[in-house]
Amino acid sequence: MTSFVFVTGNANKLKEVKAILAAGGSDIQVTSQAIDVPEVQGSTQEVAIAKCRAAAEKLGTACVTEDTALCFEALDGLPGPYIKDFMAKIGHDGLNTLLDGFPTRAATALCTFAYSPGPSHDPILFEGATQGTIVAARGPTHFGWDPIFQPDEGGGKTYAEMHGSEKNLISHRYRALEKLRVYLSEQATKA
Ligand SMILES: O=P(O)(O)OP(=O)(O)OP(=O)(O)OC[C@H]1O[C@@H](n2cnc3c(O)ncnc32)[C@H](O)[C@@H]1O
Ligand SMILES: [Mg+2]
Repeated sequence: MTSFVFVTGNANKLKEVKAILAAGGSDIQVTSQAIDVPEVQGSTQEVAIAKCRAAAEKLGTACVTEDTALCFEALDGLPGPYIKDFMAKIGHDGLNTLLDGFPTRAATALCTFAYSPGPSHDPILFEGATQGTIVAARGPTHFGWDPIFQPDEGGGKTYAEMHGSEKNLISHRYRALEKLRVYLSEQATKA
């Protein structure tokens, strides 16, 4: 059996991670720690590496962190890793308005899990992406930008309009977590 400490302050992320692993029949045990670590500016990979490294130093043990970016094609990938601030300041309507006048509303939801084997080790990254379109908000507003992201594979529904189990079959988080799961299983077999 494998386990990991998931460093996140986001209860929705934790819930989805546990649901995705359970739906796949995985025996990986997840515990969570909501510690505050600085999130640097840079590419999604630089942000993910710095956050995981800082979390492992602070915890003094192996851990997993996760960063989610929402990348607009028309804006060359922005807001990307800065989506949390954009959401807080301009919200669903503002994110839609931002794209007015551009020829495309295409967007990529990008999830990056980072695994650190412990302090002073280089974190390893696992990325998952889902393509979609930015639309006027539809569906419940429980989780971030779910109401304005309509995945190409979602049958016309936004993430928010999907049942959790439906989102978790095609989501950026599912795709990245699947790579981490395979990696941890391989490590457990070697040990
Ligand atoms: O403690 P951490 O794990 O960092 O949690 P966070 O909420 O700060 O998360 P991020 O730094 O990765 O910022 C990503 C932003 O995107 C939102 N978000 C993340 N995953 C999402 C998803 O699957 N659907 C909708 N919004 C999501 C989240 O609420 C944040 O506003
Ligand atoms: Mg964060």
